[in-house]
Amino acid sequence: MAAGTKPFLQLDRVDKSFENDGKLEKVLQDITFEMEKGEVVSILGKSGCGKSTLLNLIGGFDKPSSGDVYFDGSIVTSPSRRAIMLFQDYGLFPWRTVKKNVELGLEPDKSLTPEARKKRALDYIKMVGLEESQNRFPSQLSGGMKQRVAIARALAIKPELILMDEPFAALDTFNRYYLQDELLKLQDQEKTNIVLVTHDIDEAVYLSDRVIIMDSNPGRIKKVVKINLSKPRDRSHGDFHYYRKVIFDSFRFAKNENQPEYNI
Ligand SMILES: Nc1ncnc2c1ncn2[C@@H]1O[C@H](COP(=O)(O)OP(=O)(O)OP(=O)(O)O)[C@@H](O)[C@H]1O
Repeated sequence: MAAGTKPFLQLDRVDKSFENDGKLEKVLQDITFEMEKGEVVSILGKSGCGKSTLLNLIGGFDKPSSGDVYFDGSIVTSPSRRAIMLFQDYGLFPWRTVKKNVELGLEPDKSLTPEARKKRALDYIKMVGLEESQNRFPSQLSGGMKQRVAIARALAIKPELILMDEPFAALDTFNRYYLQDELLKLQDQEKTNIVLVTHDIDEAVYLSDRVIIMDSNPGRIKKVVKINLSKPRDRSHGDFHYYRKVIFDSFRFAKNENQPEYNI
């Protein structure tokens, strides 16, 4: 980074504690990292290590107990349309159709005419392959389809930073691979920053410039792995497997040990 340039995103010695059953539980400890403009970073770690809490702090949905989060040089104190969170539970309105759910995210943007809003929404609905379902309500969609609507709604806003909490978890392998590629294309076009929480090591290596591996109790950064491979990446290439192994090894479940299930 050039001298004097502020990082796009910066976490400076962030701690977070919650009170549970009358006791203060430290969930995140001394989280410090920076992101440059246009980077994709994945966060990997065991269940409960504080990944979603970390996303909430970055998105301004919660405040650190100590330390600060800076977005584009300013301390984050509340959510902003420049940094959009893609929630695990999709966050769709049941009384709105697919089309209207995607348009909803664009309504606060007064620079868009109603026609431009409709067109932008439809472009992203097409991108996630739901053109034929645009007039359906969420209750008429599968889990994977709902997830695609949520992805379309977030991307249509064209935010500078997208925070994703396991965005592809409910999708079958082919839809997941397809949407991962679409996401990378858009990310490259718009130079959008992405922070992605995932349990899927393959996904982290495929999408990320860096992978942050977390330890638990309290959640803290154990290791940061820089993925030095050009995109789009080849999942079958030896270099890809090398990075998978580096990450596997850091979780200490390399082959011959009890290997938990993971997605490939
Ligand atoms: N609002 C809250 N109040 C109290 N405790 C909380 C709150 N939010 C999270 N926690 C606790 O913080 C810890 C980390 O939770 P978090 O959801 O961030 O983990 P995670 O790594 O995202 O887990 P998973 O992979 O299972 O989604 C858990 O012990 C959880 O119970």
